[in-house]
Amino acid sequence: MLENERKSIDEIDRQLVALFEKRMHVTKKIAQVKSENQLPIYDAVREAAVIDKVIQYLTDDSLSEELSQFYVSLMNISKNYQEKTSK
Ligand SMILES: C=C(O[C@@H]1C=C(C(=O)O)C=C[C@H]1O)C(=O)O
Repeated sequence: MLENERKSIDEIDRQLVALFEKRMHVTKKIAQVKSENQLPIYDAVREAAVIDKVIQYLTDDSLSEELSQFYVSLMNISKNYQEKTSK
């Protein structure tokens, strides 16, 4: 019944995981540069700019609230990972 949709989700998840890994690895590099330059991990201005930008990438504007929530969570995970990997 849901086989085709679940297959689509599985393939999308495979791509998301690859992109998540890539993004987190860049985050780790950024944490190293910040640590070397005594900069704080949290950058509120950058986070607001990221959300503004990704919302513009949407083709379905009805998803802007959900995308914004997704990015707030993603950037929280990213900051926690930066804290963890820059110790
Ligand atoms: C990755 C960074 O560090 C933090 C995490 C961000 C993110 O995950 O996009 C953005 C801003 C910072 O709060 C950065 O400064 O670019």
